[in-house]
Amino acid sequence: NAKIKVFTLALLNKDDEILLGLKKRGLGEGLWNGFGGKVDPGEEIVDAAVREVKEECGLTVLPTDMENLAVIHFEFVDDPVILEVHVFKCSKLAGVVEESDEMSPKWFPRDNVPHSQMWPDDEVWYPLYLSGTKFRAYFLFQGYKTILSYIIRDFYDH
Ligand SMILES: NNC(=O)c1cnc2ccc(F)cc2c1N
Repeated sequence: NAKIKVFTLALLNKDDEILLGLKKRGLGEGLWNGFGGKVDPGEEIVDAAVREVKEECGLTVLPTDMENLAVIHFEFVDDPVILEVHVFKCSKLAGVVEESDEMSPKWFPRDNVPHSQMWPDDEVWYPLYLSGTKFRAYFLFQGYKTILSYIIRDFYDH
């Protein structure tokens, strides 16, 4: 009896840099993440993405400037909850980056992100993100560090 929980993940770009946040607590603590979180009931996914970016790093993004790049399903062995993560790419940012109690934001060169301190799946799909290729993916995790298997395909193929 699988249950799907919908999350957002926004990767923010400026020139040839990407903004990542060091997670201070909770899921992914100590890892450099994109910005995102749960989608509230009745909330549009893109609006949740905008809200989470503002909450986690202080930047303002317009919903129309959030490019939906991917849908990734994460399953964890022995956990009935499947995470459906909608990945957004955004290059039009407003405001000033602020630290939050969740995240410490930092700009990285887009071709030199700290993969050893990021979720293991990022390394798999990050090249597609950089090339702006829309994709769907599925990852089966054992715990939070080990990928048992994955599928990745172009968003439009089947
Ligand atoms: N930048 N990547 C993320 O923020 C990220 C990547 N993979 C994940 C896999 C499972 C999960 F629960 C969260 C993430 C996640 N936040």
